[in-house]
Amino acid sequence: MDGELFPRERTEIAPGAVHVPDWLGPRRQGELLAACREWARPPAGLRTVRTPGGGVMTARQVCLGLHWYPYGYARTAVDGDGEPVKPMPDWLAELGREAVAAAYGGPPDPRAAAYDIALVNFYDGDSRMGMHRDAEEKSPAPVVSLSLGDSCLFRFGNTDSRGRPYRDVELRSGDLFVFGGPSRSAYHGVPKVLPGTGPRALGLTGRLNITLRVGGLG
Ligand SMILES: O=C(O)CCC(=O)C(=O)O
Ligand SMILES: [Fe+2]
Repeated sequence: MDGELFPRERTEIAPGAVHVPDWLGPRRQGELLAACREWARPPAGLRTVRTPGGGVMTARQVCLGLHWYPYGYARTAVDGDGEPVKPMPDWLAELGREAVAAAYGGPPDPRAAAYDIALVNFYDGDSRMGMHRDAEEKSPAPVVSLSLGDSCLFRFGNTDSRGRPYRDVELRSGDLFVFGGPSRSAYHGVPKVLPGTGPRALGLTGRLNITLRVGGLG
């Protein structure tokens, strides 16, 4: 980022949990944002997610490949308009593979299962996401997270509880975060979005997060 006094460096936040700042350049961020805008459209577009306990998620969401809902996966937007979920594009699955290689080092593993699920979360200035685990997948493959637009505080915790110990990481537009191995089932969340911090040239008000997962769901 312009004006940075010290470059932000790749950091292992916990075993198997790696933050790679500025992984996506401005052009790829723009392309990903344009794709997100298409995916957000109906049918099976952006929706508000309600939890069984009566809660409402403040981040709105659209899914690709399989439709996540609290708490499972379906082939249709069962808690939305009921339409078939949009397919997971090959290029996005490939981006997931490249992201894992970038985070952990070394070339992509040709035997690794393909990323077949994407969740796109849209956060406005007041949105947040409570501490949770990504637990509806059967595959142990790492979760890949890409951020666009406004920065946020991302809280990465432990596998036992929603509480401490955790580490807070600022995720900015273009940043990659991968969590796998011993951190695959760690609690994590977004306590805060930092409005107005995104790159102006991207043209996004708010924050988008794209998480890529391998379902292993057959
Ligand atoms: O927005 C983020 O950075 C995290 C999203 C997330 O944890 C999820 O969709 O499961
Ligand atoms: Fe998550």
